[in-house]
Formats: sequence, C-alpha cells, structure tokens
Amino acid sequence: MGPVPAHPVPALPPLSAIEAGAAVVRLPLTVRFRGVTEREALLVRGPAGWGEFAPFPEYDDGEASRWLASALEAAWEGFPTPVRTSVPVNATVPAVAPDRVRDVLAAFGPVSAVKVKVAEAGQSLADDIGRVAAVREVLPEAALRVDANAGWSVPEAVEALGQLEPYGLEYAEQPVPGINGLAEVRALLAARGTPVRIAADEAVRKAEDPLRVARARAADLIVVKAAPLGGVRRALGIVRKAGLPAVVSSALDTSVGLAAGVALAAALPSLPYACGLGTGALLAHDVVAEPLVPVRGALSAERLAQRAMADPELVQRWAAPEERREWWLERLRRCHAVLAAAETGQRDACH
Ligand SMILES: O=C(O)CCC(=O)c1ccccc1C(=O)O
Ligand SMILES: [Mg+2]
Repeated sequence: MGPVPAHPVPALPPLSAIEAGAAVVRLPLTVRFRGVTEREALLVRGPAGWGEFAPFPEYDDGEASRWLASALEAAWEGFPTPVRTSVPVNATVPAVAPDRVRDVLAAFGPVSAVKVKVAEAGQSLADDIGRVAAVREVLPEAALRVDANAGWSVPEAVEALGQLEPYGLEYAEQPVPGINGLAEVRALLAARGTPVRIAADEAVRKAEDPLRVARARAADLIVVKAAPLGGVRRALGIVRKAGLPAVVSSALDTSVGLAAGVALAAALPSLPYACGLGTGALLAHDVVAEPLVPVRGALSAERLAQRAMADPELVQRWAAPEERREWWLERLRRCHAVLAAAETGQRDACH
C-alpha cells in the first residue's frame, strides 16, 4: 500500500469481537443510482460506536479491506477532533430524465450546490444536456458539478464539457478513466479555452497510490471518500500530502457511514467546496433514528458518534436475507485476514 498505513486502528480487533456486533442490512433507495435500487451494508459495533463496511460488489478484497479499516476506526477508535461544526453539502442528481429533476432536488431541501450524474451507459449527450438544463432551471444560482464516473472517452469528454460549460460548471468529476486521461482532458480544455476544472475521484479512490494524481498534476481538485481510502485519519493524510483542494463525498452510505464522511470533512483544515454527503436523502429508509440528511444545505458535525448509533429495531427491520448476510460475513473474514497480514508485515518491518 505504500507509505500510508493501510489500517489506522492502533491494533486490529479480533475477528470474533467484530463478528459479535455485526449486522447486515439492505436499504431501499428512492431512485435508481449506479444501476442499483437497494444498498447493502455490514454494520459493526465497537467500544467507540458503529462503523460501516459496505465496499461495492466489484471491489476485490484488497480494496475492500481499506473499507474495513475505516469501519474499525469508527467503531473502535472514534473520529479525530473537528475544526468546524457544520459541513455544506450538494444535492446529488442520478441519471434521471429531466422531468424527474425537480422531485429529486426537492428531497434534499435548499442547497447551494448540485452534482449531476452524466455519461450513464445507454444514454446520450443530449440526455446529459437535458438533465443539466433542468437543474439549472430549478436552481439558477447553484454551483453545478457533473460526474461522469469515467464514462467518456477523451474526445467525448472535450465535446461534452464544451457543450455543458455554458450552463456554468464548477467542475467536472472523473470525465474519463485513469490519471493520464484526466491530464489529457485538462490540457485539451485549456487549449480550446473551455474553463472547466477537473476533479479526480476513481483515479484517487481506486489507485494503488492515491497521491499519483496530484504528482501528475492531472486534476484541479480531488474527491475523497473516507471508507475506500481506509478511514478518516488516512484520508486526512492523503489530502495533506496531495496539496490539492478536496471534496469529501459519500459512497451512498447509510447514516453510519455518512458520519465518517462528515467527520473527515469537519477535520480538514480547508473545505472550499460543498461536499457530496447529502446522499442520505436518496435512501428511502435508514438505520439510525434521525438520519444524516441535509438541513438548509448542510450537515451538522456535532455529536457524530451518538448520531451514528444504529437503532436495533431499524437494523432488524431492514435485515438483509440470510444468504446475503453469509456473503457479507465471508467478505468480512477475508478482509480481516488482509488487514491482519498487513499488520504482521508492518510489525516485522519495525524489528
Ligand atoms: O458526491 C455525491 O454527490 C454523491 C456520491 C456519489 O456520487 C457516489 C456514490 C457512490 C459511488 C460513487 C459516487 C461517485 O462520486 O462517483
Ligand atoms: Mg464520482
């Protein structure tokens, strides 16, 4: 994993202690997002509170083990000291038809920033333009970002961003795959005079070395998610070393996972952009009594550990089917073994 430790917890808790407090939930979404209508998560309970282990299904055990490190940090160590009490957030508009935009936005309440998903498989640039135009019509003053999730080629990205720029874009998130791709798009946009900043997301989150984007000057800012980066403390270290502005974003977490994102955003020395942590509004149900959903465009960063305490009744009500529970517990065991091996390796390196 390189110079940034893979597990931030002082000592890895034994698997039996983690399994003892583990619950697997499946929550319905209000709208299709990333091709899914339900989100599954394994929740863990430790001495410091609750943590969320919910790596996307396509993540391998190496990537997923960082997610476990993040869950264990939340549940066994707790979050670092915040420097702010409130975190501004954006609304997130999935790849819906323009006539659904108003309703999707309404669920977030008033916001100063909106992220619009673009380049969805099976859709066209005309669909993206229609969706962005609809958002602009509802919120003429909002800061607008688009997120292509690496769905364009370099020429497609330059063409699309040229056509979307007149709607006023704050930045474009991961328009194309890879670090070199981002650098290319950034240079081509500059050459043709299209003033759109480039944000790196997958190129940070899925990279072997999360700092390569910054060293390659491939982006103007980075998107950081606490869980895939191995927890709040490790993500803070990555942002510090990257030396680029950072936007904290969710991974479509339950309120338990969102709390880690809020803790990260609240601990960053500088937070120049609204964060993508409003996604609690896309969940039809949640596991805590008072879900972490935006109020007047922001999430409070106070009493996070308490607010991220799952309610046993809700955990029971949204329990995943038995075979899914088994699948997640197996994944937990494999990822625990990955972290245990990393810990042994680090200990040996010190002697
Ligand atoms: O940033 C936001 O507004 C919401 C979070 C989000 O878009 C997201 C959620 C789950 C997985 C990937 C992503 C992403 O930013 O690409
Ligand atoms: Mg993204």
